[in-house]
Amino acid sequence: MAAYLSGFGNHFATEAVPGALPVGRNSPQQVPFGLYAEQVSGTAFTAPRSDNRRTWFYRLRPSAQHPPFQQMETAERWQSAPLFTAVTPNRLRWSPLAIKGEHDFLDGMVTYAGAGDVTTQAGVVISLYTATRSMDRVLFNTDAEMVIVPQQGLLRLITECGVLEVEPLQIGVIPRGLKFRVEVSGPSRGYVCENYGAPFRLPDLGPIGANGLANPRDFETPVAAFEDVDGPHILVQKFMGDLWTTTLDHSPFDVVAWHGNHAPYRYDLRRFNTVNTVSFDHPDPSIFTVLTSPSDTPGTANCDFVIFPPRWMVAEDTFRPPWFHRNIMSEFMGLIEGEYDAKAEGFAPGGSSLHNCMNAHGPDRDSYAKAIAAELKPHRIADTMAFMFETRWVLVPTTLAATTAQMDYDACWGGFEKAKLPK
Ligand SMILES: O=C(O)Cc1cc(O)ccc1O
Ligand SMILES: [Fe+2]
Repeated sequence: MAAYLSGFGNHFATEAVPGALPVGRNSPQQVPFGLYAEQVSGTAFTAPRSDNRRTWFYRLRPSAQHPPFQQMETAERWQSAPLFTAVTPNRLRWSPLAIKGEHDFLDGMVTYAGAGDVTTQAGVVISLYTATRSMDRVLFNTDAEMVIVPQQGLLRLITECGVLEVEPLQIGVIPRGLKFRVEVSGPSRGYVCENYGAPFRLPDLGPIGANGLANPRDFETPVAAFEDVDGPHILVQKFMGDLWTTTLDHSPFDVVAWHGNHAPYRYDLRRFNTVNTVSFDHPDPSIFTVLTSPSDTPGTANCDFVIFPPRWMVAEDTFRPPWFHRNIMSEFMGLIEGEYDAKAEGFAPGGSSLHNCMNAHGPDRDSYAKAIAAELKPHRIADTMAFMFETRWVLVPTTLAATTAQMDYDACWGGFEKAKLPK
C-alpha cells in the first residue's frame, strides 16, 4: 500500500530509513549512512520563492553514475512539438483507442496534438496511452512535466520519491526530469499532457475566497520508498523530443530520503469542489480549472487542466449546456466516464476532440434541441467526468491523429433551423 503526504506544493520531508534525512542542512560533509546528496531543480535557482521548486535526494548512488545515453530509434508514435504536420482549423473528434497487443506505457504512447517548442520550454503535447504490461524499464522526461489521466486501469507509478497509485477519476503528475516506471494491473488506457512550460499550479481563486475548486490538502505526494537492487536497469530519457537510453547496474529508485517541493502528486477529481451559478447563465468553464500552467502573459495559460464533474444544474431561464462559442484558446477534450452535456452522441469515454483557436463549436443539434425544451427544474448531471486541456497555443494534430479522426464530425452541427424574425 502506498502512503502519502498531503498538500499542494508543500516542502515535504520524508525518510524510508530513520536517520537518513540530514537535519538542518542540505549537504552535510558526511550524509548519514554514506548516502549521496543530490539537488533536482525544477525551476531556475533564482525563480521567485513562491514559484521555486527543488528537491534534495539522499540516494544509494549519485544519479551521475551512468554510462553515456545512446539514441533509440525515433519514437514514431510518441511525438514532440514543434510538429511539422499540417495544422487544420477543422474540428476533429476521435473514438477511443483500442488496447491492442502486448506493450508497456512507453511503447503505448500515441501523440494526438502539440504546440510550442520543446527547446524553448513553452507549449504542450497531448498523447493517449494504452498499456497491457508493466514497464521493466525506467523513464524520465527532460522535456516536460507529465499529467497522466487514466481512463481505464489502475496505474502504479514507481517514482524516485515513492509510489503513487492512480486510478481512473484520479490524475497523477510527474515533475520534469523525475524518474518513474509505470506498472499496470490489466489493460489500461488514458491521456497524457506533456507540459513544456511553467509547472502546473493551483489557480488563484479571486472573489471565490480561500477555499474551493481543487483544495490544496487533497493533493497527495508519496512518502519515500526505495529499491536496493543491483543488476542491469534500462533507463530511458526523453530529451528534445528524442528517446535516449542507457543501462545502469542498479535500480535508479534508490532514494532513501528526500525533502523539497519538486515531487510527484496525485489528485482525486471526485474531491473537486465545484462552484457554479445559482442564478442564471452558463459561466465560463474557467470555474472548473483544477490546475494551470501560466505563460508569461497574465491570465493566458500555457495550459489549463479543466474538468466537467458531476454537479447540480439549477440555472433559471438559461440554456444550461455549453453555449456556442469561438475561443482564442485551443481546446483538447477527453472523457473519462459517462456523457458530456454538449454532445449527445459520438464523444465516448476514452475518446477525444480538438477545437482549435477561434473555430466555432458548442452543443450538437440533439443536445441543443433537448436543452431548449427541458423543464428547468434542478437537475443533477451524474456519473460523468469530461476534461479539457486548454492552451493559448494553436494545437497541431499529428498525422496519425489527422488520419484517424471521425468522418463527418461537422455533421453534428448541421441542420439547425433558421431563426424566424417577425414579419
Ligand atoms: O467546448 C467545450 O465543450 C468546453 C466548454 C465548456 C463550457 O461549458 C464552456 C465553454 C467551453 O469551451
Ligand atoms: Fe469549447
